[in-house]
Amino acid sequence: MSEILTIAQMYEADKQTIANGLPGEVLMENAGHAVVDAILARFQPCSVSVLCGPGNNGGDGFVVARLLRARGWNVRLGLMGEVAGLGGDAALNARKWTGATERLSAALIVGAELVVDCIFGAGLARDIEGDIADIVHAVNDSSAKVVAVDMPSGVDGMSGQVRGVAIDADVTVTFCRAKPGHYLLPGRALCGERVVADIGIPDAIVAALKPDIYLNTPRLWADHIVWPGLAGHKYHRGHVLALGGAQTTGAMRLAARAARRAGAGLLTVLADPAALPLYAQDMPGVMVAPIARFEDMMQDCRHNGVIIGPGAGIGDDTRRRVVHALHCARACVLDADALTSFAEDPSTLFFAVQGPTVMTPHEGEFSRLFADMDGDKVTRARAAARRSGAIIVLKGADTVVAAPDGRVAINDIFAPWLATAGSGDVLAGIIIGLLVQGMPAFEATSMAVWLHGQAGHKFGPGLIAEDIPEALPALLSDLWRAGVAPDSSPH
Ligand SMILES: NC(=O)C1=CN([C@@H]2O[C@H](COP(=O)(O)OP(=O)(O)OC[C@H]3O[C@@H](n4cnc5c(N)ncnc54)[C@H](OP(=O)(O)O)[C@@H]3O)[C@@H](O)[C@H]2O)[C@@H](O)CC1
Ligand SMILES: [K+]
Repeated sequence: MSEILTIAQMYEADKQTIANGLPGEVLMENAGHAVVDAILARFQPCSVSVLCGPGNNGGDGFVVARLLRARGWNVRLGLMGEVAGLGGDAALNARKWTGATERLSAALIVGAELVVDCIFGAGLARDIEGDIADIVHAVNDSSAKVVAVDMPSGVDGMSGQVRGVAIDADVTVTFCRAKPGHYLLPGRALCGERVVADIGIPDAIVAALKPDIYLNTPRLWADHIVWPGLAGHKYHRGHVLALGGAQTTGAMRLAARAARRAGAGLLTVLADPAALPLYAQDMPGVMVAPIARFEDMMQDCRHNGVIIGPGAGIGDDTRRRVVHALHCARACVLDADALTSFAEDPSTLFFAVQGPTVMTPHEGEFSRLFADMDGDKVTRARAAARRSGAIIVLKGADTVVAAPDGRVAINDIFAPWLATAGSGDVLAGIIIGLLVQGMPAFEATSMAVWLHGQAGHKFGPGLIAEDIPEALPALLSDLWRAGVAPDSSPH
């Protein structure tokens, strides 16, 4: 299950499931059971405090408290507000709770070994303040383990942002499908271990909602990988034109190596004649040509992909070459200087986009091109993709890939080692390497981001950008051997 549901889709799925005949009471009971199963799998019987808010997240808490107490656990429960103020299934489960209902306060944390956070879930509507903020601080300052129900209270389910303060959980149990806030930072870090539990919402109801946000896993793109065929030759695997810098040559050398490791059949570096020996000596497998030949070479449609940006320099030359490459409607990857060169006039860039185009800004480059966009990372990347007509890779520890048609992939990998010079150049290279082999742009870009993340994660401490292309053969072999591609049989 790699779909991610928005909060609105989740409410809709609940509503339709109930309309289909599965009562809300059963959904809440199933949710409580799922949380208890997660607790039983991780913790021994201990003193538990269940913190309940005024909505259905609190209702889940009453179920959890009842089920744990039935197993002989020592359970205290605190409620924000009055039992009389609860409605619907939460009120029903409050009536089934036979223990004391205390006032929600920091006193509940004293002596608790486990805290179950059911203050706010999907319905968090504003910043947490006052007494509730004090309780959140008390939980975070205590040594108790914390299991959050649906979302850690205070984490916005859509953006992953903290609304005032937020619970820092060890485990978060959510229902049916994950929400963006489980994967976007800082929400991802505050969730701790994430568990997605089935509570009886049919897959068909989820599918009918047409989710278009996905977790970036091979399931999203493996069927689209273009593996070389038995009778294939290098021209079938694409020919990249890499527009290298005159002075800063390292960036494009890294990108070129990555493109070739990702499977591009041929790669020609075009650069200032004085710099060409540097490229040629470093990489015997690439061809080199003077940058003045770029427009000529673009007339040959076998040159089916262009990467421009790493080390390119900011200014008119770069702008002109980018616009030319885009007008030729070849696969284009635009990074770094190729993006910053349009900071004063982004609409010229967007207007030129024709073929499969990928832009890979970090937050600084993004805000130069899309200065007026705000909101969470998914919203911004999606809006930028729509406006530009390009696939947008909004980089970071929670990289988001967005397509102009609205599809979004969120990366979920622990690879802080990737924050190193040249790492972004390598990513841009992997993307063009996959694009020229004929993979569709959204899938190729998502796969490249995944490979890059996996390379960083597996290599671990000590990683430098040069290591990333060298990690690709093993990762690609694993994908190929796993048979995730339909015709990947080596026989
Ligand atoms: N059938 C289903 O739907 C199922 C749902 N399930 C569960 O329901 C949860 C969603 O329930 P929910 O919609 O009641 O929202 P919830 O998170 O409990 O909070 C709403 C309450 O909090 C209040 N409030 C909000 N922010 C606040 C703030 N900063 N400071 C103070 N108050 C604030 C808000 O007040 P209001 O804005 O109305 O004034 C309202 O009273 C979902 O996460 C899952 O756990 C499962 O049981 C599976 C079946
Ligand atoms: K919660």
